[in-house]
Formats: sequence, C-alpha cells, structure tokens
Amino acid sequence: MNQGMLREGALQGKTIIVTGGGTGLGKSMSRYFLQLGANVTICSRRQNVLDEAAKELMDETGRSDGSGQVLALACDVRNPQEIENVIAETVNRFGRIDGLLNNSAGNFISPTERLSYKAFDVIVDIVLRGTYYFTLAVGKHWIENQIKGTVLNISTTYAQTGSGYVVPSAVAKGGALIMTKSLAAEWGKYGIRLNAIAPGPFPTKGAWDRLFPEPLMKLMDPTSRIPLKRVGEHQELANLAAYLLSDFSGFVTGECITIDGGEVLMAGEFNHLEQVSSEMWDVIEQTIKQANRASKS
Ligand SMILES: CCC/C=C/C(=O)SCCNC(=O)CCNC(=O)[C@H](O)C(C)(C)COP(=O)([O-])OP(=O)([O-])OC[C@H]1O[C@@H](n2cnc3c(N)ncnc32)[C@H](O)[C@@H]1OP(=O)([O-])[O-]
Ligand SMILES: NC(=O)C1=CN([C@@H]2O[C@H](COP(=O)(O)OP(=O)(O)OC[C@H]3O[C@@H](n4cnc5c(N)ncnc54)[C@H](OP(=O)(O)O)[C@@H]3O)[C@@H](O)[C@H]2O)C=CC1
Repeated sequence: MNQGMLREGALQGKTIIVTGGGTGLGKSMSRYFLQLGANVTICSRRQNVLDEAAKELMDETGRSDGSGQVLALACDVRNPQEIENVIAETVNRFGRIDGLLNNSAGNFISPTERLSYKAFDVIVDIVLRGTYYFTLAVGKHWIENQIKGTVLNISTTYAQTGSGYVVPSAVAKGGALIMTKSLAAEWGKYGIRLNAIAPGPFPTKGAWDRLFPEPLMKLMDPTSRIPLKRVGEHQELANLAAYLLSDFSGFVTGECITIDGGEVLMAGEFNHLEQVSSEMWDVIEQTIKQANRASKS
C-alpha cells in the first residue's frame, strides 16, 4: 500500500522533530508529515546529508501556504548541548514543538563475542542514550511550557523478544521501549503521550548495508521468514507514524505497534514446519498414529 492514509492537512500547525530524518525511514516519514502540513526539523550528524534531503523534500512537497517547511540541523543525539540547540532553533523558526520522532540508530550484525567494549557502546549510546537525552530535553520543554506533546520511538520487534547477533541494538531498543512505557505512565498527567513502533524489515541502505551485507544476502532472503512474504513499504510505516503523532491517536499512549508482516510470529518453536511437504505430512501422520496405537497396547 503506497498511499497516504490521513486526510489533507491532518498535521497542519504541528512541528515535529525527526532524528535521523535525512535518510531511510526517517526521510520517508518526514516526507509524509510535510505532505500533511507539518513543519519538520530533521537532524543527524551529517549536515550535508540533511541539506540534500531538505532540498529534495521541499522540491517534492513544497507548499505555498507557509506550512510544511523543513529545517535541517546537525546534531549528534549523544550530545545534550547539540540537542538543546535543535530545540531552541526549532522554536525560533517554527514557534513551537508538538512531536518528537526518535528514529536515529546505529546497528550491525556480529557475533557478540567479537565485539569490543567500544563497539557495544557505540550502538547503545546512539540508540538508548540518544533517545533518552532527546526525550528528556523535549519533555522538560513541554512540561515547562504546558505543551501536550507526543513522542514516537522507532523500536524493533526484537526489543521484546531479544535476538542474537544484534545484541547491543536489542539491549538499547529494549531499554528505550521500557522508557516509552514508563514515561507514558508518569507524564500522562501533563497530556504528554509516548508510543513506539516495532517495524520488521523495510529496505533502506543504512539497514541493508549493515544487516544483510552482500555475502549474507545471497544466503538468506529476508522475506522467507515473513508470513506475508514481502518486506514493508515506507508509506505503510509513514501512515502509522503520522497517525501516532496526530491528534487522532489522542487516547493511545505507552503502546508499541508492530508492523512486520507477521515476522515476529515465526519465533514460534514449530513454525519451521511450513517447509514440510504434503507427502511428508502423510508419512508423519502415519508415524504418529502408529506411536499412538503402540502406547495403548
Ligand atoms: C530489521 C532489524 C532492525 C534494524 C535496526 C537498525 O537499527 S538499522 C539502522 C542501521 N543504520 C546505521 O547503523 C546508521 C548509523 N551507523 C553508523 O554510523 C555506524 O555503523 C556505527 C557508528 C554504528 C559504527 O561505525 P564505525 O565502526 O565507523 O564507528 P566507530 O569508529 O565509532 O567504531 C565503533 C566500534 O565498532 C566496531 N565495529 C564496527 N563495525 C563492526 C563489525 N561489523 N563487527 C565488529 N565490530 C565492529 C569498530 O571496530 C569500533 O570498535 P574498536 O575496534 O574501535 O574497539
Ligand atoms: N530498516 C529496517 O528494516 C528497520 C529499521 N528500524 C529502525 O528504523 C530507524 C531508521 O533506520 P533506517 O532508516 O533503516 O536506517 P538509516 O541508517 O537510514 O537511519 C539511521 C539514521 O540515524 C542517524 N544517526 C546515526 N547516528 C546518529 C547520531 N549519533 N546522532 C544523530 N543521528 C544519528 C543517521 O544519520 P547520520 O549518519 O547523518 O548521523 C541516519 O539518518 C532506526 O531506528 C532503526 O533501528 C527498525 C526495524 C527495521
């Protein structure tokens, strides 16, 4: 499904900060927020990537009514001063902040015993520390100014199930998910909502280069483990993100919505049995029935 879901102007008057908004899924979600009339600040470490993305997004979505504008600001989410600067510059340019999308991440596959301390730290610092630093800074701003803002955190399905070979990412995404739920309980009294999305595989250069590098891609097709037998489309994720950042989801908080074509369900112990052929099932049935009969005699 490649169509926008919300009605025209559904995010008009809102300002949303998107971390990692210059590439991949962050850029796709930013594009849809702009189409819906929101002003969007995109931020990440590389100013040149952000500038290019901002130009591309404005060329595609540019509106004449003054809404749907992009601000591109360099910011390492591990640095509180740079986060404070993004907040100040966003308020300065757009007058307010209504939403924060914590989307920046780092990740790569590796057997955990091959990781140095620094390799573990770099992922946890971007994903967990970056998410709580930004959430804390924006949350304080909202509470001080009595603004009923919304945080959306991009999680993963393995934040709840765990997963080998991406352990620093799983640890960090798991921590961020618990923060989402904990703060939803604590900050609900201020009208602040926090939710998360757990996407399955959505093709992006950033993820594919680091999770399905060339020799692996030949060996394993990521769609083979997905009941719906396909990867996600960026617009499908953007639709869900826009809904969770909009007022239409005003009674949803502390929730994590999975959008993965059913991939997480394949963790079930017997799901690999889908590879058994019909003829083999005939043999298996007879073998089990024989065992049943034998156990009665
Ligand atoms: C479907 C699944 C869900 C998807 C989730 C996603 O998040 S997708 C999003 C995906 N998008 C992104 O990830 C985008 C952002 N990612 C990035 O910018 C980079 O990938 C990085 C910063 C995470 C690592 O880059 P860098 O290495 O240039 O950074 P650095 O110089 O700071 O070094 C850090 C330490 O890590 C070590 N190390 C590195 N690779 C490996 C390896 N394969 N093996 C072992 N170790 C490795 C390296 O040797 C060093 O340790 P040392 O030797 O000094 O003790
Ligand atoms: N694609 C997929 O299949 C899935 C993705 N996800 C999640 O979706 C989100 C987007 O990933 P995706 O679009 O695939 O990958 P990308 O690599 O395109 O996105 C990661 C972004 O994070 C930014 N970033 C990295 N480090 C920092 C930092 N220290 N400070 C600020 N920004 C930083 C990068 O920009 P820069 O380098 O300029 O800093 C980049 O824009 C991530 O949270 C990821 O975990 C979850 C499940 C599946």
